[in-house]
Amino acid sequence: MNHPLPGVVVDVRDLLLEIKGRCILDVPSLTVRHGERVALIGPNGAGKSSLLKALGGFVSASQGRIAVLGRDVTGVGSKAMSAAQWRALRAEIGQVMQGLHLVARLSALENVVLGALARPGAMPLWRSWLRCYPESLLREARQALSDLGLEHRMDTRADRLSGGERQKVSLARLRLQRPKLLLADEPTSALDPAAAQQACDALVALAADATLLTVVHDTELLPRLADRVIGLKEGRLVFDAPLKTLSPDLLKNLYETGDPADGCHSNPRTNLPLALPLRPRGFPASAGRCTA
Ligand SMILES: Nc1ncnc2c1ncn2[C@@H]1O[C@H](COP(=O)(O)OP(=O)(O)OP(=O)(O)O)[C@@H](O)[C@H]1O
Repeated sequence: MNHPLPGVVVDVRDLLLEIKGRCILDVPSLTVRHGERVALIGPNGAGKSSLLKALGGFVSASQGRIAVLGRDVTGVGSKAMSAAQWRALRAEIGQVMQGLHLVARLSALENVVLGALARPGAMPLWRSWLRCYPESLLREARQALSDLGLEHRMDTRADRLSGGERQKVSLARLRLQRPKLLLADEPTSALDPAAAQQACDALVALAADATLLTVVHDTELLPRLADRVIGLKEGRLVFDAPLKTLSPDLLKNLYETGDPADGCHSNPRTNLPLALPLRPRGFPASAGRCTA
């Protein structure tokens, strides 16, 4: 995109994302401005992770346009951006995704230091090959881990950490990366309640001079994480509201599972079957499914 709107970090127009013949996302318009803290909420299968993946340039849109930090990320692998441009963009996007992407054989501390590779000039690549890290970055990484209560696990290999500890390491790594946009997919899913609150505060602090989009399942964490909340259901935005206007009814409607018999419907724009929320427990897997 040649002329990004000033202050606009995410600009989505007429996005359709289809996977295996199903319409996973249908977003006519979504704009996120610099400094906003946005939570994506909705039932399982609503398309929250898919939206974050599309913004991160990890899945291609079938139609429409996605601009992130002024660059067109609509077509992954398309010629819109060179490999070098993708690398530069990804350095500006901090991701806490469900896979976490830690280097298994490296210690927690080293994984955090590697976040600095994304910052131009902070650490030459050869230092990571030789595992010879600048003392200033090691200090910063130790502090980031300590602030998340992981001072006793710094030297532990990533693959020997618990799920919650790995989640904290990936958050600490963002502090060394200093991204302009943070995309966090359930960043507290493996954390106990106290640690979840600590992680939310850490994320918001990281996003002080950035923009934050977080997938949130525990709606009690919303006040800590967001000032704007977007509800997604069956791949569509059902509301986009300031946190302070969120009502229990709005949340109830969002998470309510409709009558499965009504569930077999398609997107009126595309006629593709919609990705439906998970069936209630015990409901036959095939029931309510759509066929193309
Ligand atoms: N690689 C894939 N292949 C087929 N279907 C997929 C794929 N990835 C996602 N989907 C489908 O897309 C829909 C949206 O999935 P997504 O993971 O984005 O939902 P979500 O809102 O993040 O769910 P959850 O809260 O359970 O993590 C689901 O119906 C899912 O089955």
